[in-house]
Amino acid sequence: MNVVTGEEMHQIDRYAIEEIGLKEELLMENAGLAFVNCILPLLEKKTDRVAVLIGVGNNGGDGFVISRSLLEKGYQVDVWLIPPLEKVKGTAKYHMEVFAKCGYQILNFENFTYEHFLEKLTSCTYLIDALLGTGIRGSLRSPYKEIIPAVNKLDRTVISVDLPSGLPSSEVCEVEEAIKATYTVTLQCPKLSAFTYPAREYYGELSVVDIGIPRLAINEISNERFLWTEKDVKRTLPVRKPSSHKGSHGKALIIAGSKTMTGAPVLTTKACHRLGAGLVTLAIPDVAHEVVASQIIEATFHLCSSKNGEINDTHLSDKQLKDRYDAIAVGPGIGRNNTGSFLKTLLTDFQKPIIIDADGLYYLKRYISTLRTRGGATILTPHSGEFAFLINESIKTVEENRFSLSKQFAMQHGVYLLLKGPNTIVTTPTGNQFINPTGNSALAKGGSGDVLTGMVLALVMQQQDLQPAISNAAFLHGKAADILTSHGFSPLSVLASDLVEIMPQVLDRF
Ligand SMILES: NC(=O)C1=CN([C@@H]2O[C@H](COP(=O)(O)OP(=O)(O)OC[C@H]3O[C@@H](n4cnc5c(N)ncnc54)[C@H](O)[C@@H]3O)[C@@H](O)[C@H]2O)[C@@H](O)CC1
Ligand SMILES: [K+]
Repeated sequence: MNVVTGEEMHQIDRYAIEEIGLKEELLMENAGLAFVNCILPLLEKKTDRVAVLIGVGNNGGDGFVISRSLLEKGYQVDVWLIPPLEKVKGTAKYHMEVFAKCGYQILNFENFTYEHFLEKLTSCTYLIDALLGTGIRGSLRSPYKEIIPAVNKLDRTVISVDLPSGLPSSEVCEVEEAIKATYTVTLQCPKLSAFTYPAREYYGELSVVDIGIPRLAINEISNERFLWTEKDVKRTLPVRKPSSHKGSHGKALIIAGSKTMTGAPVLTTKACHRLGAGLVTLAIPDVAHEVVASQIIEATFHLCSSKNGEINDTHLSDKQLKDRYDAIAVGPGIGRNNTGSFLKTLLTDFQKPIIIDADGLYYLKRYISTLRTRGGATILTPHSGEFAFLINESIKTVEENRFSLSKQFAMQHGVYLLLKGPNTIVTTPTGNQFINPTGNSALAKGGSGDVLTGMVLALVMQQQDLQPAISNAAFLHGKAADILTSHGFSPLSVLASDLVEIMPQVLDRF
């Protein structure tokens, strides 16, 4: 599913109308009807009053179709037009006239005192927000500037059309004032702000409805940002052949752990096994072997020499790097006290996929110029702090520009970048971006990243195409957290090891 900015959505609409010949009136009719179909299960009783708040643009035009459709179905609807009648133009005006010709009444905000308007809204159970859509520019102006915070104070169920009024639809972090929706029904394509924070928090529960814009129009304008959905996972997750053997599912090497960080290698290794890796070798510093080995029975071990309790030299021969492993993950719990020069050797000598996480990313900064010339694919899995360190920016800057900065970095260095966070983004070396919809705050905990690294490693070895492998790992990782929190676990108490334990049930759903 394509994710677009408001500007891209306007161009898509234009393409559908001007190049394909669909009428804007028809698209607006489709939008209003699709919206109503989507919200009907939410409206409990026909006696509950609904107020539809209609703004000056086409979002308001949708509001007229919605109002007409609800009235035709027998709902009690107050239809509030906020701008003066004569300000409504074009297709919105057409649908306003159709609405009026059906014999329905429009309440004009202009003709009421502000107190009376609010009083009437208070008598409604549901408020439908068709004030502003993707056409908003700059800070809110009157009367929206006053109406929007007042609506938020009413504490009603608010359902926004396309996006909560006042929100930008692009990658913008700051929100001055916007409707705090309970639900948002987005038209045709999710808008980018639905995956940036704090904007996401204004959307409430998000649904997407098809309004009949042809795929061609969407792909012609914006074909680089997608939501990775459950359907995509089901379509792309590898299926094990009955005739397969352990060698068919990949021979993984995990380079992880140190004397003081013995949990990370355990989590990464177990997660890698749980996602179907055929064989896993864990390379750890000799000083950590005894503790780690006592917790893992499925892997084999490769001992590295240590200094300061951390890996100093992996002692992996050229031949081992050339022939023995199908992919490597390096970084969880390796510490930062040595030179990390072994990472440079891996990057130049290993010609297959390498996943770099955690402290591996710390060392990577020293050798970042080697990425462009690597023989195999490189997959980096930073959180905002690690990414900020890699690109010499503040965490705030990263969080405000997650999409643009990841794209820039992935294309510049020719890597797959999995930027963790709410709505993890996977960016390919060509700059395509895939947004992960699963996961919750339970994942904001030490160890959950180590689990993800093991999952990415396992799937990368079992799928030809790397992007689906990486996106599937992020999806299943988030899904594990979602299943736990919907089955009695508080987000506070989910452990990284719980994610590994529940993986059989997660996979069972796919
Ligand atoms: N064009 C199309 O083909 C379709 C558009 N649709 C709807 O149309 C919407 C976009 O329509 P528009 O482009 O008319 O945009 P809006 O409905 O967001 O309205 C924009 C208008 O609001 C006013 N405005 C802008 N910024 C403001 C601010 N900061 N404070 C106060 N007023 C402000 C201006 O008068 C501007 O012209 C979408 O969100 C969607 O709901 C749907 O009907 C489906 C089809
Ligand atoms: K809206």
